[in-house]
Amino acid sequence: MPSNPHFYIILNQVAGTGQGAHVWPKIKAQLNQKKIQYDLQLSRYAGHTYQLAYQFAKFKYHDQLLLIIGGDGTLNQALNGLYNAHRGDIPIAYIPCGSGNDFARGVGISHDPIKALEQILAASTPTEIDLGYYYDAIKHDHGYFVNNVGIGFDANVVSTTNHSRNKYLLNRLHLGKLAYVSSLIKVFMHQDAFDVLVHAGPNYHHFKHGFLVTTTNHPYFGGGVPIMPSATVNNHQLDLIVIEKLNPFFFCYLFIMMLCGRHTRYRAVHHFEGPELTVQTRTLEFGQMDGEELGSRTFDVHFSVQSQAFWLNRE
Ligand SMILES: Nc1ncnc2c1ncn2[C@@H]1O[C@H](COP(=O)(O)OP(=O)(O)OP(=O)(O)O)[C@@H](O)[C@H]1O
Repeated sequence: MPSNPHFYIILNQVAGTGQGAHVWPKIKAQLNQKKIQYDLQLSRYAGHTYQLAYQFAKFKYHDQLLLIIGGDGTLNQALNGLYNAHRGDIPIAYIPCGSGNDFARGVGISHDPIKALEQILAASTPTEIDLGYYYDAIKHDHGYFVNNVGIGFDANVVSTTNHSRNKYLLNRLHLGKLAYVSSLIKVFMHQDAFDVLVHAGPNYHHFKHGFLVTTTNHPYFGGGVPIMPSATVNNHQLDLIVIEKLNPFFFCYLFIMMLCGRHTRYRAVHHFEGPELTVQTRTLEFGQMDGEELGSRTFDVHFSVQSQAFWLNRE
């Protein structure tokens, strides 16, 4: 980090149901106190962060450092903006203020915005961290992800919650997690098992009763649930978890085990690891990437690992 950094800040005020707006005055006060220069850009609509990051990469990078303030979705959009401008080499500074903050949890960025800022300012050189990349051969779309890409159950929960009438009300009452719990139950009742073909290393694995199929860059999804406790952003590998459809009782039991990170030893849970992985489905299934909806579709997705530099002095 230069001794007198000049930040180009992209702030998502609505991240974390308004946490973005809440934390900004505290960060601003710190920046002013430390006499650190910055330009502030507000993300004004869904998808705006992508455009701001793209423009930054094209026109502004030479004299400013990119600082993202928002949740996982905001960070995801910023990264995709940089990469689509062919400037994946630009280091990112990140202060989390989303609802889930799984990336921050996974890499050791403090949830306290002032401490996260200190971690950034204390970094003498950028740290390389793994990043996932997916390419879908059916839709020919692609993208970079910091957390995970989910097909099936978790993606259906994200979609159901986003479209639930209760979400807005519960969020306003700071009971957003309740919206997820109610979707979790609803989706469990309605999500059918589906056919999944996994290609990992030299082998193919066929599952007739796939239910949750998640490729992850680090241990967490869904706001701190350790879907794969051994995953790390430092090994240039992605982890793929396939959980088969279970009866409701065992599912509840497995879910509790999952909250403690002890689910991976059960027969219904399959784990693959590698720098490249492929997942194919035949039926229409929901997809999510870093909590952003990919829609309901069939998948033929190839995953690989990239590296991304972050200004970060890890906790
Ligand atoms: N001004 C805005 N108005 C409405 N939506 C916005 C605006 N700016 C960004 N967004 C959208 O807000 C969404 C949520 O952002 P983000 O994922 O960062 O927060 P979050 O969901 O609370 O956090 P997390 O993903 O960590 O749980 C993103 O899809 C983004 O496109």
